[in-house]
Amino acid sequence: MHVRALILRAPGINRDRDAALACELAGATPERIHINQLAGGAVRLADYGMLLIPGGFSYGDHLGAGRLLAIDLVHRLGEALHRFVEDGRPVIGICNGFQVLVKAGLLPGCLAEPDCAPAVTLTDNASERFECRWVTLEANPGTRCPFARDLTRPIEVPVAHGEGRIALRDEATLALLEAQGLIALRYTTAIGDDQAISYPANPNGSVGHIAGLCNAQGNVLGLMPHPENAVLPQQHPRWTREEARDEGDGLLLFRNAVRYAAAL
Ligand SMILES: NC(=O)CC[C@H](N)C(=O)O
Repeated sequence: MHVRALILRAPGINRDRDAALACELAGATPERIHINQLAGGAVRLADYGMLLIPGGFSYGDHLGAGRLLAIDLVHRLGEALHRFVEDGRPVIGICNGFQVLVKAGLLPGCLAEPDCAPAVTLTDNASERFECRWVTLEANPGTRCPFARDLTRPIEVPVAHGEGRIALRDEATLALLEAQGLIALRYTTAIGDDQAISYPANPNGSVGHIAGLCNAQGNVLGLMPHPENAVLPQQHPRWTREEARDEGDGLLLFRNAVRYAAAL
């Protein structure tokens, strides 16, 4: 089935065109849709095969990055969104979009706790600065997210964020995330570097070097890095100095997600 991808727009979201290009190169038909078009009923989420919440500075990062857009989404579109997720359709939140999914309680989800209190959050980088650099990511082989799991090699993608550090309520949460396969992606050292990982390979100080999480169903993925900005060979910082590539590494993730959505 052909995949229509809804790229969510909202005040302060600024990587929607990049996300649209990535979806298009991956074989989907992207449509950039403002949250008000969905809330007003002019467009229905249910008519799409996948949802992308792009990066940016939604609502100026007020009250914490992603917080206000999360509240807006839950209040105006909560039901449609929950149905979309329950249907198993892919939802990808990138950077600010990841922050939105976490603050909305969609990621990592309930962790099977009786009170379902959020045990995971994203907060200020350990460096206390905005981090804008290229990093290397690897999939957690035990993740429940099929489009992350199918990344069979480390990939190079950029990050650009101030609040990307994953913090957990306690150590038991890390064990739970691991045991339930909710850790999708991790920062790793540069390809060919066998040093132990630390800053800046882990750009924000995330516990367990976590770069991306998924839900228990595996169809909702959030990640801090920007795979949509690593889809063309020329986007790589060393593209003139290294052997020519056919495409950027980030495209793998989009292709996996589009293929998954097409098979539903
Ligand atoms: N590139 C982004 O999406 C940035 C997210 C958010 N505004 C932050 O600084 O953490």
